[in-house]
Amino acid sequence: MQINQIDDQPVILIIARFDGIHRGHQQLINKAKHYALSQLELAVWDLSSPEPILTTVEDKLRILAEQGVDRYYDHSELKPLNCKRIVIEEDLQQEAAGLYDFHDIPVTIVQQPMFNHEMIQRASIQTFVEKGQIEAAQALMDRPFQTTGIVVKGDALGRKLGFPTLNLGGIDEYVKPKPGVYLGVVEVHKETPDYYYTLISAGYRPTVNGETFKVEAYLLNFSGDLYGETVTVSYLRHMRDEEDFDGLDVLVEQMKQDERDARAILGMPVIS
Ligand SMILES: Cc1cc2nc3c(=O)[nH]c(=O)nc-3n(C[C@H](O)[C@H](O)[C@H](O)COP(=O)(O)O)c2cc1C
Ligand SMILES: Nc1ncnc2c1ncn2[C@@H]1O[C@H](COP(=O)(O)OP(=O)(O)O)[C@@H](O)[C@H]1O
Repeated sequence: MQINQIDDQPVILIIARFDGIHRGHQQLINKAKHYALSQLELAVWDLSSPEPILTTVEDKLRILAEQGVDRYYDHSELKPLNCKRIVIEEDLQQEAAGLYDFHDIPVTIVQQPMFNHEMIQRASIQTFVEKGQIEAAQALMDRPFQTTGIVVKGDALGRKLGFPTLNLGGIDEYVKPKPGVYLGVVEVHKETPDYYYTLISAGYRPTVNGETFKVEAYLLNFSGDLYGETVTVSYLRHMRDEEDFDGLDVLVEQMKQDERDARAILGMPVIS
């Protein structure tokens, strides 16, 4: 993927706010592909500047590349490109025309698709994530809500409780899911990535008087050291809300129940 590359290469330029890459973006990319003759490259111009974010730039570039995009531009003001056609979301036309002169360039306007009678928008996806409706967010995006971070040290309590949990660092800029326990998948980044089913605890850990929002993952069927590794945590299913338990024993009993519930959902053998 070329980033902010200015040259003579003929391109089809897709203009949208690329955050929480969702079905609407896929629709734009698919439309653009109709026009993409062999010598044309697919470029996206990202007008998003939301905070907090659903997708980091690294995740965004990876997903867009997987979808066949060759070039990514993040300038608010774009320098002249050898642009053969513009493919743009209906409601961004005015804003984009104020930033880029596409006078003589043919424009394809794409209407945003609806889902369950509602417009597919990043704001709706954010609301679903914040309400813990992680499955609904996934339905709009056509992929799970996920956060990528680095495994950092926590309070070393997890191991003592019998539930070692990797702590995800560097995730402050992401939308925060509703505090609770989720079933998901952890991808450990490397040339051939490893994937594990996982229980995710996202929240403030009131039982141990936690203060800051943390995302921790207890991997099912794993033992080993993951400190310093880059991991992507994908949220698949909301299991329950976070609770303020009366002591660690009650918390541990509930964690055991969470693991039984997760294994039952996944059809995995129960470990006593
Ligand atoms: C499956 C699971 C469920 C959890 N549920 C709660 C909860 O409901 N309330 C809470 O305060 N902490 C909950 N936690 C977080 C624990 O308090 C936390 O993992 C423990 O304090 C260890 O922290 P450490 O990894 O920083 O050592 C949960 C953790 C896991 C893995
Ligand atoms: N099943 C597992 N799930 C998550 N982390 C594990 C697991 N087994 C071993 N680990 C390792 O243990 C660490 C978490 O241990 P924990 O006692 O919770 O300490 P801390 O919270 O201080 O990091 C993880 O960062 C990882 O390196």
